[in-house]
Amino acid sequence: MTQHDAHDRVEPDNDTGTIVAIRGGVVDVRFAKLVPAIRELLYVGKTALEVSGLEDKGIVRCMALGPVRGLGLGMSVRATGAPISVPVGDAVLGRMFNMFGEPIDRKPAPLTVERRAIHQAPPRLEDRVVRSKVLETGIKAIDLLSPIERGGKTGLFGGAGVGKTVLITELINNTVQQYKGVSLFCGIGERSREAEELYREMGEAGVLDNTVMLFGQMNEAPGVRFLIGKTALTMAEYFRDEQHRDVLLLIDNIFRFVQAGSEVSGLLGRMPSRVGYQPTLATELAELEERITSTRSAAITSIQAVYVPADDFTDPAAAHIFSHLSGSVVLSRKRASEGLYPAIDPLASSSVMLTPSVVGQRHYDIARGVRRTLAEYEELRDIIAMLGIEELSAADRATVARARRLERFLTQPFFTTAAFTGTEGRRVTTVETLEGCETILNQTHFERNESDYYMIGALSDLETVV
Ligand SMILES: Nc1ncnc2c1ncn2[C@@H]1O[C@H](COP(=O)(O)OP(=O)(O)OP(=O)(O)O)[C@@H](O)[C@H]1O
Repeated sequence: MTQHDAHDRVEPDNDTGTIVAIRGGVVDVRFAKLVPAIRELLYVGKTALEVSGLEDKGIVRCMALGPVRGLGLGMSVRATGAPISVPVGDAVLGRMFNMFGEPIDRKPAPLTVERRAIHQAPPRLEDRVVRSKVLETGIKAIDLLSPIERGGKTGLFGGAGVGKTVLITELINNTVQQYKGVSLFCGIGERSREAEELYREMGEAGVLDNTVMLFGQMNEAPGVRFLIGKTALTMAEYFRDEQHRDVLLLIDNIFRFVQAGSEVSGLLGRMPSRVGYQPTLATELAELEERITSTRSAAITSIQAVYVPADDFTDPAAAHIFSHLSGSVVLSRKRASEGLYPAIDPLASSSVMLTPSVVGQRHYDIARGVRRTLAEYEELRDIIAMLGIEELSAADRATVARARRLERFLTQPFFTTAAFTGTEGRRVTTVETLEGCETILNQTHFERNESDYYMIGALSDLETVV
Protein backbone atom coordinates (compact mmCIF):
# COMPACT_ATOMS: atom_id res chain seq x y z
CA MET A 1 0.00 0.00 0.00
CA THR A 2 1.56 3.25 -1.06
CA GLN A 3 -1.34 5.30 -2.31
CA HIS A 4 -3.86 6.73 0.00
CA ASP A 5 -6.89 8.87 -0.06
CA ALA A 6 -5.15 11.70 1.77
CA HIS A 7 -6.13 14.18 -0.91
CA ASP A 8 -9.80 13.67 -0.15
CA ARG A 9 -9.39 15.24 3.23
CA VAL A 10 -10.45 18.85 3.33
CA GLU A 11 -11.00 19.81 6.90
CA PRO A 12 -8.05 19.35 9.26
CA ASP A 13 -10.36 17.82 11.85
CA ASN A 14 -10.88 14.84 9.62
CA ASP A 15 -7.30 13.85 10.37
CA THR A 16 -7.68 13.83 14.09
CA GLY A 17 -8.66 10.90 16.26
CA THR A 18 -8.81 10.16 19.96
CA ILE A 19 -7.10 7.45 22.00
CA VAL A 20 -9.72 5.06 23.37
CA ALA A 21 -7.52 2.26 24.74
CA ILE A 22 -3.86 1.58 25.54
CA ARG A 23 -2.47 -1.88 26.31
CA GLY A 24 1.30 -1.94 26.43
CA GLY A 25 2.53 -0.97 22.99
CA VAL A 26 -0.91 -1.23 21.40
CA VAL A 27 -3.02 1.87 21.09
CA ASP A 28 -6.63 2.00 19.85
CA VAL A 29 -7.68 5.27 18.25
CA ARG A 30 -11.18 6.31 17.20
CA PHE A 31 -11.63 8.52 14.16
CA ALA A 32 -14.99 10.22 13.80
CA LYS A 33 -14.74 10.89 10.08
CA LEU A 34 -12.08 9.49 7.75
CA VAL A 35 -10.57 6.32 9.10
CA PRO A 36 -6.83 5.92 8.31
CA ALA A 37 -5.67 3.00 6.19
CA ILE A 38 -3.65 -0.01 7.33
CA ARG A 39 0.05 0.93 7.72
CA GLU A 40 -0.69 4.65 7.87
CA LEU A 41 1.58 6.64 10.14
CA LEU A 42 -0.10 8.54 12.99
CA TYR A 43 1.28 10.80 15.68
CA VAL A 44 0.33 11.49 19.28
CA GLY A 45 2.54 14.41 20.12
CA LYS A 46 5.97 13.12 19.12
CA THR A 47 5.14 9.44 19.49
CA ALA A 48 4.58 7.63 16.21
CA LEU A 49 1.96 4.91 15.73
CA GLU A 50 1.43 2.61 12.77
CA VAL A 51 -2.05 1.33 11.97
CA SER A 52 -2.01 -2.46 12.07
CA GLY A 53 -5.71 -3.29 12.10
CA LEU A 54 -9.13 -1.83 11.49
CA GLU A 55 -11.73 -2.49 14.17
CA ASP A 56 -15.36 -1.48 13.93
CA LYS A 57 -16.92 1.91 14.80
CA GLY A 58 -14.07 3.91 13.25
CA ILE A 59 -11.46 2.46 15.61
CA VAL A 60 -7.99 1.57 14.36
CA ARG A 61 -5.58 -0.65 16.29
CA CYS A 62 -2.05 0.73 16.21
CA MET A 63 1.43 -0.40 17.08
CA ALA A 64 3.39 2.21 19.04
CA LEU A 65 6.76 3.02 17.51
CA GLY A 66 8.11 4.82 20.53
CA PRO A 67 7.61 4.95 24.31
CA VAL A 68 3.95 4.80 25.36
CA ARG A 69 4.69 6.35 28.72
CA GLY A 70 2.91 9.67 28.90
CA LEU A 71 0.11 8.62 26.54
CA GLY A 72 -3.39 8.72 27.98
CA LEU A 73 -6.99 8.08 27.03
CA GLY A 74 -8.64 10.96 25.23
CA MET A 75 -5.41 12.35 23.79
CA SER A 76 -5.69 13.51 20.23
CA VAL A 77 -3.96 11.63 17.42
CA ARG A 78 -2.98 13.12 14.09
CA ALA A 79 -3.12 11.06 10.89
CA THR A 80 -0.45 11.80 8.28
CA GLY A 81 -2.25 10.31 5.31
CA ALA A 82 0.76 8.19 4.33
CA PRO A 83 2.83 5.24 5.50
CA ILE A 84 6.34 5.65 6.95
CA SER A 85 8.74 6.79 4.26
CA VAL A 86 12.50 7.15 4.36
CA PRO A 87 15.11 9.05 2.34
CA VAL A 88 16.76 7.13 -0.49
CA GLY A 89 19.58 7.68 -2.97
CA ASP A 90 23.10 9.09 -2.74
CA ALA A 91 22.20 11.38 0.13
CA VAL A 92 22.00 8.43 2.55
CA LEU A 93 25.55 7.20 1.81
CA GLY A 94 27.99 7.53 4.67
CA ARG A 95 25.17 8.07 7.13
CA MET A 96 23.57 6.27 10.06
CA PHE A 97 19.79 6.20 10.47
CA ASN A 98 17.00 4.90 12.65
CA MET A 99 13.89 3.13 11.40
CA PHE A 100 12.18 6.42 10.48
CA GLY A 101 15.10 7.36 8.27
CA GLU A 102 16.14 10.05 10.77
CA PRO A 103 19.91 10.51 11.15
CA ILE A 104 21.43 9.20 14.38
CA ASP A 105 25.01 10.24 13.61
CA ARG A 106 24.60 13.75 15.03
CA LYS A 107 24.74 15.28 11.58
CA PRO A 108 21.90 17.19 9.91
CA ALA A 109 19.21 15.31 8.01
CA PRO A 110 20.24 14.64 4.39
CA LEU A 111 19.04 17.18 1.92
CA THR A 112 17.10 14.81 -0.20
CA VAL A 113 14.02 15.27 -2.22
CA GLU A 114 13.29 11.63 -2.67
CA ARG A 115 11.59 9.44 -0.07
CA ARG A 116 10.04 6.02 -0.38
CA ALA A 117 7.42 4.17 1.63
CA ILE A 118 9.00 1.30 3.56
CA HIS A 119 6.30 -1.23 2.66
CA GLN A 120 6.92 -2.46 -0.86
CA ALA A 121 6.08 -5.60 -2.79
CA PRO A 122 8.93 -7.99 -3.71
CA PRO A 123 10.05 -8.08 -7.38
CA ARG A 124 7.98 -10.38 -9.59
CA LEU A 125 9.26 -13.93 -9.88
CA GLU A 126 10.15 -13.55 -13.53
CA ASP A 127 12.30 -10.51 -12.73
CA ARG A 128 14.47 -12.34 -10.21
CA VAL A 129 17.76 -13.75 -11.41
CA VAL A 130 20.36 -16.16 -10.10
CA ARG A 131 23.95 -15.55 -11.12
CA SER A 132 25.92 -18.39 -9.49
CA LYS A 133 29.01 -16.36 -8.72
CA VAL A 134 31.01 -16.59 -5.52
CA LEU A 135 31.93 -13.68 -3.25
CA GLU A 136 35.38 -14.36 -1.79
CA THR A 137 35.60 -13.49 1.90
CA GLY A 138 39.21 -14.34 2.69
CA ILE A 139 37.96 -16.51 5.55
CA LYS A 140 39.27 -20.02 4.90
CA ALA A 141 36.46 -22.11 6.36
CA ILE A 142 33.76 -20.09 4.59
CA ASP A 143 35.38 -19.90 1.16
CA LEU A 144 36.17 -23.61 1.26
CA LEU A 145 33.02 -25.16 2.71
CA SER A 146 30.23 -22.64 2.37
CA PRO A 147 31.14 -20.21 -0.43
CA ILE A 148 28.97 -17.11 -0.33
CA GLU A 149 26.73 -16.58 -3.32
CA ARG A 150 26.93 -13.17 -4.97
CA GLY A 151 23.34 -12.02 -5.21
CA GLY A 152 22.22 -14.74 -2.80
CA LYS A 153 21.40 -14.99 0.89
CA THR A 154 23.73 -16.57 3.40
CA GLY A 155 22.90 -17.16 7.06
CA LEU A 156 25.37 -17.27 9.96
CA PHE A 157 23.67 -19.52 12.49
CA GLY A 158 24.66 -19.89 16.10
CA GLY A 159 23.53 -19.88 19.71
CA ALA A 160 24.40 -17.16 22.20
CA GLY A 161 28.00 -16.02 22.29
CA VAL A 162 29.53 -18.36 19.69
CA GLY A 163 30.86 -15.54 17.53
CA LYS A 164 28.16 -14.35 15.12
CA THR A 165 28.79 -10.66 15.65
CA VAL A 166 32.56 -11.11 15.46
CA LEU A 167 32.20 -13.03 12.20
CA ILE A 168 29.83 -10.55 10.59
CA THR A 169 32.14 -7.68 11.58
CA GLU A 170 35.08 -9.53 10.03
CA LEU A 171 33.04 -10.08 6.88
CA ILE A 172 32.37 -6.36 6.72
CA ASN A 173 36.04 -5.70 7.16
CA ASN A 174 37.02 -8.18 4.43
CA THR A 175 34.34 -7.55 1.85
CA VAL A 176 33.22 -3.93 2.06
CA GLN A 177 36.54 -2.52 0.86
CA GLN A 178 36.64 -4.83 -2.16
CA TYR A 179 32.96 -4.54 -2.89
CA LYS A 180 32.26 -2.27 -5.84
CA GLY A 181 28.68 -1.50 -4.92
CA VAL A 182 26.98 -0.08 -1.87
CA SER A 183 27.03 -1.74 1.53
CA LEU A 184 24.16 -1.53 3.98
CA PHE A 185 24.43 -2.68 7.54
CA CYS A 186 21.20 -3.24 9.41
CA GLY A 187 21.33 -3.85 13.16
CA ILE A 188 18.16 -5.42 14.54
CA GLY A 189 17.58 -5.91 18.25
CA GLU A 190 21.22 -6.23 19.30
CA ARG A 191 23.19 -4.14 21.79
CA SER A 192 23.45 -0.45 20.93
CA ARG A 193 27.06 -0.38 22.10
CA GLU A 194 27.94 -2.68 19.20
CA ALA A 195 26.32 -0.22 16.81
CA GLU A 196 28.48 2.65 17.96
CA GLU A 197 31.65 0.56 17.84
CA LEU A 198 30.88 -0.57 14.33
CA TYR A 199 30.23 2.96 13.13
CA ARG A 200 33.53 4.12 14.58
CA GLU A 201 35.45 1.16 13.15
CA MET A 202 34.02 1.69 9.70
CA GLY A 203 34.92 5.35 9.85
CA GLU A 204 38.48 4.41 10.81
CA ALA A 205 38.67 1.84 8.02
CA GLY A 206 37.61 4.56 5.60
CA VAL A 207 34.70 2.56 4.16
CA LEU A 208 31.85 4.76 5.34
CA ASP A 209 31.48 6.62 2.05
CA ASN A 210 29.81 3.73 0.30
CA THR A 211 28.01 2.49 3.35
CA VAL A 212 24.69 3.10 5.03
CA MET A 213 24.07 1.96 8.60
CA LEU A 214 20.66 1.42 10.12
CA PHE A 215 19.85 0.52 13.67
CA GLY A 216 16.76 -0.59 15.59
CA GLN A 217 18.40 -1.98 18.70
CA MET A 218 17.19 -4.02 21.68
CA ASN A 219 16.22 -0.98 23.75
CA GLU A 220 13.68 0.16 21.14
CA ALA A 221 9.98 -0.61 20.78
CA PRO A 222 9.13 -3.99 19.17
CA GLY A 223 7.44 -2.15 16.28
CA VAL A 224 10.72 -0.38 15.51
CA ARG A 225 12.69 -3.64 15.56
CA PHE A 226 10.02 -5.17 13.35
CA LEU A 227 10.18 -2.42 10.73
CA ILE A 228 13.89 -1.53 10.64
CA GLY A 229 14.58 -4.33 8.12
CA LYS A 230 12.03 -2.78 5.78
CA THR A 231 13.73 0.60 6.05
CA ALA A 232 17.02 -1.07 5.07
CA LEU A 233 15.39 -2.91 2.18
CA THR A 234 13.77 0.25 0.88
CA MET A 235 17.14 1.99 0.68
CA ALA A 236 18.75 -1.12 -0.85
CA GLU A 237 16.03 -1.48 -3.48
CA TYR A 238 16.52 2.09 -4.58
CA PHE A 239 20.21 1.49 -5.28
CA ARG A 240 19.37 -1.76 -7.07
CA ASP A 241 16.40 -0.59 -9.12
CA GLU A 242 17.04 3.09 -9.83
CA GLN A 243 20.84 3.25 -9.87
CA HIS A 244 21.58 -0.34 -10.99
CA ARG A 245 24.21 -0.67 -8.28
CA ASP A 246 24.98 -3.93 -6.51
CA VAL A 247 24.22 -3.95 -2.82
CA LEU A 248 25.78 -5.90 0.03
CA LEU A 249 23.24 -6.15 2.83
CA LEU A 250 24.43 -7.32 6.23
CA ILE A 251 21.85 -8.01 8.91
CA ASP A 252 22.61 -8.62 12.56
CA ASN A 253 20.32 -10.26 13.70
CA ILE A 254 17.41 -11.51 11.58
CA PHE A 255 16.10 -13.67 14.43
CA ARG A 256 15.38 -10.44 16.32
CA PHE A 257 13.03 -9.45 13.50
CA VAL A 258 11.02 -12.64 14.04
CA GLN A 259 11.12 -12.06 17.78
CA ALA A 260 9.88 -8.47 17.39
CA GLY A 261 7.05 -9.79 15.20
CA SER A 262 6.16 -12.22 17.94
CA GLU A 263 6.12 -9.45 20.57
CA VAL A 264 3.93 -7.28 18.35
CA SER A 265 1.60 -10.19 17.71
CA GLY A 266 1.32 -10.90 21.42
CA LEU A 267 0.52 -7.26 22.13
CA LEU A 268 -2.13 -7.28 19.42
CA GLY A 269 -3.74 -10.20 21.23
CA ARG A 270 -3.16 -12.88 18.58
CA MET A 271 -2.91 -16.47 19.78
CA PRO A 272 0.61 -17.86 19.47
CA SER A 273 1.13 -21.02 17.46
CA ARG A 274 4.07 -23.44 17.54
CA VAL A 275 6.52 -22.99 20.41
CA GLY A 276 5.06 -19.61 21.21
CA TYR A 277 5.73 -17.98 17.85
CA GLN A 278 3.22 -15.81 16.04
CA PRO A 279 0.88 -17.60 13.60
CA THR A 280 2.03 -15.11 10.95
CA LEU A 281 5.75 -15.98 11.28
CA ALA A 282 6.10 -17.51 7.81
CA THR A 283 4.30 -14.66 6.01
CA GLU A 284 6.11 -11.91 7.91
CA LEU A 285 9.48 -13.46 7.20
CA ALA A 286 8.64 -14.05 3.53
CA GLU A 287 7.53 -10.41 3.15
CA LEU A 288 11.00 -9.31 4.17
CA GLU A 289 13.14 -12.11 2.71
CA GLU A 290 11.49 -12.03 -0.71
CA ARG A 291 12.42 -8.39 -1.11
CA ILE A 292 16.09 -9.35 -0.60
CA THR A 293 16.64 -10.58 -4.11
CA SER A 294 18.66 -9.93 -7.24
CA THR A 295 17.07 -8.69 -10.41
CA ARG A 296 18.28 -8.03 -13.93
CA SER A 297 18.97 -4.51 -12.79
CA ALA A 298 21.51 -5.37 -10.06
CA ALA A 299 22.22 -7.82 -7.24
CA ILE A 300 21.56 -7.73 -3.52
CA THR A 301 23.95 -10.04 -1.69
CA SER A 302 22.85 -10.57 1.85
CA ILE A 303 24.57 -12.03 4.87
CA GLN A 304 22.34 -12.51 7.87
CA ALA A 305 23.32 -13.48 11.39
CA VAL A 306 20.73 -15.85 12.86
CA TYR A 307 20.52 -16.36 16.60
CA VAL A 308 19.52 -19.93 17.38
CA PRO A 309 17.61 -20.03 20.69
CA ALA A 310 19.01 -22.57 23.15
CA ASP A 311 21.26 -23.98 20.38
CA ASP A 312 18.16 -25.74 19.02
CA PHE A 313 18.44 -25.80 15.23
CA THR A 314 14.93 -27.21 14.91
CA ASP A 315 13.51 -24.01 16.40
CA PRO A 316 10.71 -22.87 14.01
CA ALA A 317 12.20 -19.39 13.57
CA ALA A 318 15.64 -20.77 12.66
CA ALA A 319 14.08 -23.39 10.38
CA HIS A 320 11.96 -20.82 8.54
CA ILE A 321 14.90 -18.47 8.07
CA PHE A 322 16.99 -21.39 6.79
CA SER A 323 14.43 -22.11 4.07
CA HIS A 324 15.06 -18.68 2.49
CA LEU A 325 18.84 -19.04 2.21
CA SER A 326 21.21 -20.30 -0.43
CA GLY A 327 24.01 -20.92 2.02
CA SER A 328 24.43 -21.42 5.74
CA VAL A 329 27.46 -21.08 7.94
CA VAL A 330 26.78 -22.89 11.20
CA LEU A 331 28.73 -21.91 14.31
CA SER A 332 29.19 -24.62 16.90
CA ARG A 333 29.47 -24.21 20.65
CA LYS A 334 31.80 -27.20 20.87
CA ARG A 335 34.32 -25.63 18.53
CA ALA A 336 34.09 -22.29 20.31
CA SER A 337 34.75 -24.04 23.64
CA GLU A 338 37.88 -25.63 22.13
CA GLY A 339 39.05 -22.20 20.99
CA LEU A 340 38.73 -23.23 17.33
CA TYR A 341 37.68 -19.78 16.03
CA PRO A 342 35.87 -19.00 13.82
CA ALA A 343 33.76 -21.78 15.35
CA ILE A 344 32.41 -22.91 11.98
CA ASP A 345 31.01 -26.43 11.94
CA PRO A 346 32.50 -27.94 8.75
CA LEU A 347 29.96 -30.74 8.57
CA ALA A 348 26.82 -28.70 9.16
CA SER A 349 27.71 -25.68 6.99
CA SER A 350 26.65 -25.77 3.36
CA SER A 351 26.06 -23.70 0.26
CA VAL A 352 24.38 -24.24 -3.09
CA MET A 353 27.56 -22.77 -4.59
CA LEU A 354 29.57 -25.84 -3.58
CA THR A 355 29.11 -27.80 -6.80
CA PRO A 356 31.72 -28.61 -9.45
CA SER A 357 29.93 -26.43 -12.01
CA VAL A 358 30.30 -23.31 -9.86
CA VAL A 359 33.52 -23.67 -7.86
CA GLY A 360 35.25 -26.18 -10.14
CA GLN A 361 36.00 -29.88 -9.70
CA ARG A 362 39.20 -29.40 -7.69
CA HIS A 363 37.62 -27.12 -5.08
CA TYR A 364 34.67 -29.47 -4.81
CA ASP A 365 36.90 -32.52 -4.32
CA ILE A 366 39.07 -30.80 -1.71
CA ALA A 367 36.00 -29.65 0.24
CA ARG A 368 34.62 -33.20 0.17
CA GLY A 369 37.97 -34.60 1.21
CA VAL A 370 38.11 -32.22 4.19
CA ARG A 371 34.55 -33.10 5.22
CA ARG A 372 35.16 -36.83 4.88
CA THR A 373 38.35 -36.68 6.93
CA LEU A 374 36.67 -34.65 9.68
CA ALA A 375 33.63 -36.96 9.68
CA GLU A 376 35.85 -40.03 10.01
CA TYR A 377 37.70 -38.37 12.86
CA GLU A 378 34.38 -37.72 14.62
CA GLU A 379 33.60 -41.42 14.45
CA LEU A 380 37.05 -42.39 15.70
CA ARG A 381 36.84 -40.03 18.66
CA ASP A 382 34.79 -42.45 20.76
CA ILE A 383 37.24 -45.26 20.17
CA ILE A 384 40.15 -42.99 21.05
CA ALA A 385 38.37 -41.90 24.23
CA MET A 386 37.77 -45.51 25.29
CA LEU A 387 40.83 -47.37 24.07
CA GLY A 388 43.44 -44.75 23.33
CA ILE A 389 44.95 -43.74 20.01
CA GLU A 390 47.44 -46.66 20.07
CA GLU A 391 44.63 -49.11 19.34
CA LEU A 392 43.90 -47.53 15.98
CA SER A 393 45.26 -48.88 12.72
CA ALA A 394 48.06 -46.95 11.03
CA ALA A 395 45.58 -45.69 8.41
CA ASP A 396 43.18 -44.42 11.07
CA ARG A 397 46.02 -42.78 12.95
CA ALA A 398 46.95 -40.93 9.76
CA THR A 399 43.33 -39.82 9.36
CA VAL A 400 43.35 -38.46 12.91
CA ALA A 401 46.62 -36.62 12.30
CA ARG A 402 45.24 -35.08 9.11
CA ALA A 403 41.90 -34.19 10.68
CA ARG A 404 43.44 -32.47 13.67
CA ARG A 405 45.71 -30.43 11.41
CA LEU A 406 42.83 -29.53 9.13
CA GLU A 407 40.76 -28.41 12.11
CA ARG A 408 43.55 -26.15 13.22
CA PHE A 409 44.37 -24.93 9.74
CA LEU A 410 40.74 -23.83 9.38
CA THR A 411 41.06 -21.52 12.39
CA GLN A 412 42.06 -17.99 11.50
CA PRO A 413 43.12 -14.86 13.31
CA PHE A 414 40.68 -12.03 12.59
CA PHE A 415 41.42 -8.34 12.04
CA THR A 416 38.50 -7.43 14.25
CA THR A 417 39.76 -9.49 17.20
CA ALA A 418 43.41 -8.49 16.94
CA ALA A 419 43.01 -6.03 19.80
CA PHE A 420 42.08 -8.74 22.30
CA THR A 421 43.79 -11.83 20.88
CA GLY A 422 47.08 -10.07 20.19
CA THR A 423 47.38 -11.79 16.79
CA GLU A 424 47.22 -9.73 13.64
CA GLY A 425 44.34 -10.67 11.30
CA ARG A 426 44.96 -12.72 8.16
CA ARG A 427 43.08 -12.70 4.89
CA VAL A 428 43.60 -15.87 2.88
CA THR A 429 42.72 -16.28 -0.79
CA THR A 430 40.66 -19.29 -1.85
CA VAL A 431 43.64 -20.46 -3.92
CA GLU A 432 45.83 -20.52 -0.79
CA THR A 433 43.12 -22.22 1.24
CA LEU A 434 42.72 -24.95 -1.35
CA GLU A 435 46.48 -25.47 -1.60
CA GLY A 436 46.80 -25.74 2.17
CA CYS A 437 43.98 -28.24 2.55
CA GLU A 438 45.16 -30.30 -0.41
CA THR A 439 48.66 -30.54 1.02
CA ILE A 440 47.36 -31.71 4.39
CA LEU A 441 44.95 -34.20 2.79
CA ASN A 442 47.75 -35.77 0.75
CA GLN A 443 50.19 -36.12 3.62
CA THR A 444 50.58 -39.29 5.66
CA HIS A 445 53.44 -38.16 7.80
CA PHE A 446 53.73 -34.77 9.49
CA GLU A 447 56.89 -33.22 10.80
CA ARG A 448 55.22 -30.30 12.40
CA ASN A 449 53.10 -30.36 15.52
CA GLU A 450 49.41 -29.84 15.08
CA SER A 451 49.60 -26.71 17.22
CA ASP A 452 51.77 -25.08 14.54
CA TYR A 453 48.73 -25.08 12.25
CA TYR A 454 46.61 -23.14 14.74
CA MET A 455 45.71 -19.50 13.96
CA ILE A 456 47.83 -19.13 10.86
CA GLY A 457 46.85 -17.72 7.47
CA ALA A 458 48.05 -19.66 4.42
CA LEU A 459 50.07 -22.87 4.89
CA SER A 460 53.16 -20.99 3.72
CA ASP A 461 52.99 -19.17 7.08
CA LEU A 462 54.33 -22.39 8.62
CA GLU A 463 57.74 -21.49 7.23
CA THR A 464 57.82 -18.55 9.59
CA VAL A 465 56.83 -20.72 12.61
CA VAL A 466 59.90 -21.91 14.46
N1 LIG B 1 37.01 -15.32 15.69
C1 LIG B 1 37.15 -15.19 17.02
N2 LIG B 1 38.36 -15.16 17.56
C2 LIG B 1 38.54 -15.04 18.89
N3 LIG B 1 37.52 -14.96 19.77
C3 LIG B 1 36.27 -14.98 19.30
C4 LIG B 1 36.01 -15.10 17.89
N4 LIG B 1 34.70 -15.13 17.72
C5 LIG B 1 34.13 -15.01 18.93
N5 LIG B 1 35.06 -14.93 19.89
C6 LIG B 1 34.81 -14.81 21.34
O1 LIG B 1 33.43 -15.09 21.59
C7 LIG B 1 32.79 -13.94 22.17
C8 LIG B 1 31.35 -13.82 21.66
O2 LIG B 1 31.33 -13.49 20.31
P1 LIG B 1 30.10 -12.69 19.66
O3 LIG B 1 29.73 -11.50 20.46
O4 LIG B 1 30.42 -12.51 18.22
O5 LIG B 1 28.98 -13.79 19.80
P2 LIG B 1 27.48 -13.75 19.30
O6 LIG B 1 27.23 -15.10 18.75
O7 LIG B 1 27.25 -12.58 18.43
O8 LIG B 1 26.77 -13.57 20.68
P3 LIG B 1 25.32 -13.00 21.03
O9 LIG B 1 24.37 -14.06 20.67
O10 LIG B 1 25.45 -12.80 22.51
O11 LIG B 1 25.16 -11.71 20.26
C9 LIG B 1 33.68 -12.78 21.78
O12 LIG B 1 33.57 -11.72 22.69
C10 LIG B 1 35.05 -13.41 21.80
O13 LIG B 1 35.57 -13.49 23.11
